[in-house]
Amino acid sequence: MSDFLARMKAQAAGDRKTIVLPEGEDPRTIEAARRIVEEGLADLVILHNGEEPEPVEGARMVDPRTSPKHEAYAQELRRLRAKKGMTIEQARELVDDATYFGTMMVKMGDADGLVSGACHSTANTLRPALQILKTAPGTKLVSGFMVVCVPDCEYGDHGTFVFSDIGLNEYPDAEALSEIAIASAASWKQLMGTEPHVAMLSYSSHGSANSEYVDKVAEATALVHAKAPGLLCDGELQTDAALDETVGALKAPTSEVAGNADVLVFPNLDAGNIGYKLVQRLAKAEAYGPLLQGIAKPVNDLSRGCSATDIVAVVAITAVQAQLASAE
Ligand SMILES: CC(C)(COP(=O)(O)OP(=O)(O)OC[C@H]1O[C@@H](n2cnc3c(N)ncnc32)[C@H](O)[C@@H]1OP(=O)(O)O)[C@@H](O)C(=O)NCCC(=O)NCCS
Ligand SMILES: CC(=O)OP(=O)(O)O
Repeated sequence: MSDFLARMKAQAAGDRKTIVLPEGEDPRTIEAARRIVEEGLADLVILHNGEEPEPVEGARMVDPRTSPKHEAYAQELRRLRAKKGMTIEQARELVDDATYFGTMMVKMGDADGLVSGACHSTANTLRPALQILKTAPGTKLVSGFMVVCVPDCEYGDHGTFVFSDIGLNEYPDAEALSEIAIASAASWKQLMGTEPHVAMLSYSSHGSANSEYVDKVAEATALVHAKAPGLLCDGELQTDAALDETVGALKAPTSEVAGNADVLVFPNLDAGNIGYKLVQRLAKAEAYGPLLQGIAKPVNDLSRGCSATDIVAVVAITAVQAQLASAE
């Protein structure tokens, strides 16, 4: 287990939060729930839409369709989405769905956070959160990051990185990319407690190639400098220049980030999603997320390729995010 995860688990156990898991039909979720209860990481509510799963001692099992909260959640959902033309009948039908019901639990303060995505696509997991919880104050864009912990690695912070956006925004323009970079830096600071070194990744380093794609990353970097002047952020940089001191000194000699990057901002979702999965599988790295940044309350996604161990980890991280949010 990485030092990062050990720290998250210890912190989660120190002040238990209530986390909702809407995928009671998924065996990995049930296995993870048993371990979470055993390790005392969170109080759990497990939702299911069909046959009741095997009970998990110490966790609450709820079928949204028969829950006494169903009507209140439907009424509130209709109120929240009235401008979008939602009727009470539509709201009742949506609240039958475990992901919508779980998101309403978080909205109404009946849970502190939600983790889902082991057997649902990212779009299905995140749409209710985007529609119901909305962005955090002062934020325009929600994006997704992965905490990646590479074993026996001298790069980043002893092999620990934030990769973003790996889950949500498909082809961000320069403005959106700058928001993703600033949010990723804040996520690093929140979870790691140290100053981030943000690399805006490209196939070019400091003008070694020319194209509209390179220009977009350079423009996003300039926007970050304008919006967050104290932040250590540089681009455009190739991944080898961002990570390795020798290559960084060669390709981007004036850069304060080259050779030291720990927050890797990818130019689009193709690159980010492919990149994290390569590192996770080929380097046998721990990869936790997609974790959401910029959302009003803690909701986090999983890859459908996750293990029970990954779910335990994301629940611990979600609980820590909930602690930090309640301390604000
Ligand atoms: C996340 C995603 C589902 C949202 O798209 P969508 O379902 O088409 O949603 P819409 O554009 O209709 O937006 C739904 C709501 O979310 C909001 N929203 C969408 N993306 C947002 C973002 N990045 N930040 C903040 N709000 C966002 C919209 O403003 C809208 O709010 P409203 O209904 O109150 O007006 C979409 O961006 C997506 O599919 N991304 C790729 C996910 C993926 O496949 N990832 C790969 C695996 S990790
Ligand atoms: C994050 C991600 O890629 O999710 P999935 O593997 O479920 O598509």
